[in-house]
Amino acid sequence: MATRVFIDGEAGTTGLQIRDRLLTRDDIALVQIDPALRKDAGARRDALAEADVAILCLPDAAARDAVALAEGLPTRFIDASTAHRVADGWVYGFPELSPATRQAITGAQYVSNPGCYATGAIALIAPLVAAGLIAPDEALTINAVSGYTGGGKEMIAEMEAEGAPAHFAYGLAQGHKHLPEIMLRAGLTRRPVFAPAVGRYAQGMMVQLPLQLEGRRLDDLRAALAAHYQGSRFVRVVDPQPRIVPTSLNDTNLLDLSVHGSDENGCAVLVAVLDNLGKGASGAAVQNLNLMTGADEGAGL
Ligand SMILES: NC(=O)C1=CN([C@@H]2O[C@H](COP(=O)(O)OP(=O)(O)OC[C@H]3O[C@@H](n4cnc5c(N)ncnc54)[C@H](OP(=O)(O)O)[C@@H]3O)[C@@H](O)[C@H]2O)C=CC1
Ligand SMILES: CC(=O)N[C@@H](CCC(=O)OP(=O)(O)O)C(=O)O
Repeated sequence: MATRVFIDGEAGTTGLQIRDRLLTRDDIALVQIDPALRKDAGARRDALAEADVAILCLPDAAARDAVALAEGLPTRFIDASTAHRVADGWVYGFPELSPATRQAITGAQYVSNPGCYATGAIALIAPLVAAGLIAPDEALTINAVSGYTGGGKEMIAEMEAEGAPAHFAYGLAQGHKHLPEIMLRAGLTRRPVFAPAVGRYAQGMMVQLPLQLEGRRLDDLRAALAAHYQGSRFVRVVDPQPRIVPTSLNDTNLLDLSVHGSDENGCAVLVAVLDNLGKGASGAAVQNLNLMTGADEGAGL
């Protein structure tokens, strides 16, 4: 029997992309809600009750409401919002983090999808902390740029309007919502400095981690990442390139990691590239759905 999936927030940026990835699958049946009733608690409760799996593509408060609406039901959840990424009782939906994480996703009732920037940052930092190549209290800086779809419908309208800026930095007050999950999931005890930016292009993301090498060697960093992601279907450790383009993995569920720099000069920059709507959101949600339902992990991706 097909798995019944309700995408709560289906009309939004993330929801629409998930729908596109599931529409043609015969192992999935989408639970539909009258668009006029998409914010009606009763209609949403009925849809949540009918679904085997609900994928929440909502603002944080609405995501919390959806979970409360389904209290007592066996419905399984994948939450794309920030609401549950460091919450007890929720599995962090980054299967490449560890075999135990992948296993936990498979059987979980509550899975929280990682943040888009967090996906790139954690992918670079977590294996290096585990390998002893980054100390948990090392002073780290993370720089990043995202396409404007990362800000949802509101930012899309703003950045597609005449006179929008070509590029802007934001979140510099160091309160970005992805920092708690980056620290917890990468095993950091010291808060990194995080400097995100948005470019006037729709989708695609680059996350950079500059490092003073202080005795570490580029090959050791590269080898630790390669060992961690060996056999991974979606996370690749790739050779350094003279130019890195954040849109290069658009419409894929891939995440490319590369190590750049100079042993001689003692400086490195580690780079992650992903589609903020792919491995950063909708692709990751579908990958988690596949793991939760026993489908091929790459189905629809
Ligand atoms: N965009 C991205 O790159 C990523 C987004 N996310 C997360 O996914 C979630 C959705 O983001 P995104 O798709 O970008 O946002 P959008 O603003 O594009 O879409 C949000 C959708 O939720 C609907 N909605 C709002 N409140 C309610 C409610 N109370 N009940 C039902 N539906 C409601 C909106 O309705 P309406 O159509 O009326 O506005 C809209 O369709 C967020 O939590 C975000 O953090 C995660 C990773 C990346
Ligand atoms: C460009 C932009 O505004 N990006 C968002 C992050 C993306 C998002 O809201 O969703 P996730 O937290 O699930 O990744 C922000 O910085 O708040």
